[in-house]
Amino acid sequence: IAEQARALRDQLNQYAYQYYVMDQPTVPDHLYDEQYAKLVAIEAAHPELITPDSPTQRVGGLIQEGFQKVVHDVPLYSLNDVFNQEEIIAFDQRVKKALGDQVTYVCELKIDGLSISLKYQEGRFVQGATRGDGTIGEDITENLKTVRSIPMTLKEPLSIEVRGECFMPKSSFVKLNTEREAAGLDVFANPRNAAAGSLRNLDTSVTAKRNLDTFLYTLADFGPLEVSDQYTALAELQKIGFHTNPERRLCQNVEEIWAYIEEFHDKRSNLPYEIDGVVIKVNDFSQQEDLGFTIKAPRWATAYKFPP
Ligand SMILES: COc1nc2nc(N)nc(N)c2nc1C
Repeated sequence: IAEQARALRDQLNQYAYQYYVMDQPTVPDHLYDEQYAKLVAIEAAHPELITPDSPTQRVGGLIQEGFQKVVHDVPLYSLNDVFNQEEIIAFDQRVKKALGDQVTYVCELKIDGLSISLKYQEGRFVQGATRGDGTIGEDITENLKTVRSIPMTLKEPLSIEVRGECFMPKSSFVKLNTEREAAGLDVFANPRNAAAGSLRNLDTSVTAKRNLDTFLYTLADFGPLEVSDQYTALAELQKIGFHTNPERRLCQNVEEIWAYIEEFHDKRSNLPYEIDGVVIKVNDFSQQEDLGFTIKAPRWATAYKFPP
């Protein structure tokens, strides 16, 4: 029976990886539901077989008194913003003045959500925290366990720390506000506020019902991973179990960066999540190290913000 539970757990977690991380559902919902019901029945009869990474634990139910503070081993820095093409040209010139002309950039969408940091030990999710002031955040581990796209176990037994964004898809935001309005409750102003309110809720069963999602984009502590650039790091993050944003693109120069910005300025209203800009990064990690940081932000990245 323990073998049956483990087999069902692994199968259901693989379905979830395909659905939430690879955005490629492999089984119809009813088949997932049937196997899920079998696991619920086994765990009800044999609670000692319940494991932290069982899909049945995603529904939350813990009521917390408050959130502990977490000191980030690696501070979560912020980005310098730019607002037009001239400033991007200036960014590119500063970078090339320091590194020479052989620089490739990677462009990523800037998701309008909540920054989170996730820690894993030997492949197991051990702690999740908000950005806070960049040095001290709030421990929201229990809430993050209910976010389906956050893996409880990685595909490899890695001890790493990753950073990214937790957000509420537009469709979930509309559904939630419709329900709240019908219930005479205050509505959320925007998906970012809804995500923040859902994640930092002391009742994790509330978080579990809010259909939050994630896009991870930074390896803060690589552990044993040998990755030399950002574009490869994003592929690696996906391979080991994290949801990454598929719209990333390598750009050789300002023209390609600006083309990406214009493309997603036009596509913005049709994306299933809100974005407030584009993040441009020097792709190569050794070049990032050469450029380093100012007091608060990397010299090797900038955030282009769309006009309001
Ligand atoms: C390198 O540091 C960062 N990278 C980022 N990348 C994306 N896609 N979105 C962000 N919001 C973001 N924020 C920071 C501080």
